[in-house]
Amino acid sequence: MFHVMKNRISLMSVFGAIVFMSLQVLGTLYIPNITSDIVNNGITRGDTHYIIVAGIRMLVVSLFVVIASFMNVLLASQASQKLGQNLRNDIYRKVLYMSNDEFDQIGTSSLITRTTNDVVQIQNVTLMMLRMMIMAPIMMIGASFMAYQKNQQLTKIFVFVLPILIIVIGITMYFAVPLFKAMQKKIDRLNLVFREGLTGVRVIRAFRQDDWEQERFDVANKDYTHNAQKVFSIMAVMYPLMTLIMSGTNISITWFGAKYIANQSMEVGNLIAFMTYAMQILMSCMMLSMIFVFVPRAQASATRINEVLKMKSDIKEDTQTDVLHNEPADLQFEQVDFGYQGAQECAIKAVDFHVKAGQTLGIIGGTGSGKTTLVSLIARMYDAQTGLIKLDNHDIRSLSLREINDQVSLAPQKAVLFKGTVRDNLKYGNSKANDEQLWHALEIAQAADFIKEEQGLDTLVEQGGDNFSGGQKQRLAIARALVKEASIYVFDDSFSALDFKTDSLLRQALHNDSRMQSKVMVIVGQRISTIADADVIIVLDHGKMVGRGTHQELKQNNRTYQEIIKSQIKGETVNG
Ligand SMILES: Nc1ncnc2c1ncn2[C@@H]1O[C@H](COP(=O)(O)OP(=O)(O)OP(=O)(O)O)[C@@H](O)[C@H]1O
Repeated sequence: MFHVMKNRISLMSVFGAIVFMSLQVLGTLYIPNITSDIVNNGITRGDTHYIIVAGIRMLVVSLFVVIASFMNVLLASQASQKLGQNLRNDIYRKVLYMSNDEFDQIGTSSLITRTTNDVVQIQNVTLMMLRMMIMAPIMMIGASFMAYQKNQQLTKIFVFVLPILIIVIGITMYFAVPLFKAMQKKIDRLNLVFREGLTGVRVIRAFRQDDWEQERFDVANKDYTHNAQKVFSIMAVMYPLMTLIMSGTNISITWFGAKYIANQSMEVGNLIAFMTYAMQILMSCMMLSMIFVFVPRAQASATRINEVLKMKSDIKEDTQTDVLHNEPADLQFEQVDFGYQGAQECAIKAVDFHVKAGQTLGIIGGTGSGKTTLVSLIARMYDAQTGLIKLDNHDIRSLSLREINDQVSLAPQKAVLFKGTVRDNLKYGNSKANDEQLWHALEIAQAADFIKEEQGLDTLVEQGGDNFSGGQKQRLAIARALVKEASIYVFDDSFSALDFKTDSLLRQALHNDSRMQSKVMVIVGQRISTIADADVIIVLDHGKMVGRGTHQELKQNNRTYQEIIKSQIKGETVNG
């Protein structure tokens, strides 16, 4: 757990918390001594003055304990809260730069649990450590020493009590710790089902799967609850047992102590103080047992957080990266193969093309034929296993990821919008863009009209862009991609939610725009009309590039392309 704390926890606060905690322990250990003093030298002798002076001493020490305890809590919570804040920041920063492969490995729901619940576990245990973990052993040793000072014979009771206590704590830990560790995974599962339910609520209702989904959630929920119930049942047995042991110890001390008082080998005040020290020793044991139970859970959380923080991306950057001098850049694929991790087959195979600045590449193929995979490789979200991808004649692996990000502007298949205004969303691509540039991009993307009908660039965008239709969201995502100053513009099936007319107007506007004349455009489409004007079209079938050429060439020579045309003409006839 310490590796997640390293460089993230404020050492000043930790140091301060430990100092005040030590002062608190010293004061706490001193108070029973004063009590015994009052009883032995004040009450027994009827010396009121002695009682008052000792009483004032006790009050001062108590006040000192209260202040030390307050400072300890303050500094310990400061340290743990700051640690949580730093951890959340670091995980979020890491997530922002994660490759797609890394995302696939952990999963969004688990990432959310790790950033929230797991961090809270670490925070809680840090607070606990700074409050109790160091206090308990000091208190135990100090109280044992003081108790021994008061009566050596009575300390023998602990020879019997402590082993019993250790056995009880050991048994509890044996059963509780694995259950505590399992808790985080169960929360992950619960979050996953809940998240899927939330995002897919419309689909669930449309397919009348609410009962099935409810049952799925119930199963995950019950699983988590059962686990938590089991843990707390174990704890529920442990606490009364501890109380029983404490009461037994008290009775034994009173029994033997009374005998020592009767034969005058012990003073009454010393017995009272001894009992307090005995309780302090047992309380320290209880504190330690709690720590032993909670630390493994936090340890499991720390491992999960560390998994994220230490994740090494497969996408490696060279220490010495090339710089692109020419802008705009050509795009070239040379016999590129790529397969996802763990997949038996390649998602794309032998893809080979060259598009020059100012040209448009069209990509067509059935669902699952590898279109999105291909465009992901352009932005270096994954690395090709064989072959070469070149940007302006440089292997993209020799460029910095920043340079690639700067050069490639992507409108993804699933339009993602963020909560804010239309202006905020469009400026994601270029924070320096002025309103005129934003409106120009909206015009090209055929989004200006419906935005004008609202509050223009100040129109609010709800979370996930929920206040826009699918087609409107796509047009806004296209506009955002156009606002960015890049040299390669990738539209991954971005026109699919547009009607034929809007699709055609948008492509025309793109074609006529003077800025786009010198850029490379990559248009992925399912409809022939979307890609027909492209300078180079590649046809994908089950990941394999089965054709390359212009619309006319492919129409004449390529069977797959001809079949796509035929199926679409048939579709149009049937539809209308
Ligand atoms: N993250 C992933 N992990 C493993 N396999 C994947 C992943 N993404 C896609 N695939 C697989 O790779 C193949 C190509 O998928 P891809 O998304 O590139 O197809 P596509 O042509 O864009 O499909 P569509 O038109 O339906 O969006 C499919 O068989 C798919 O199952």
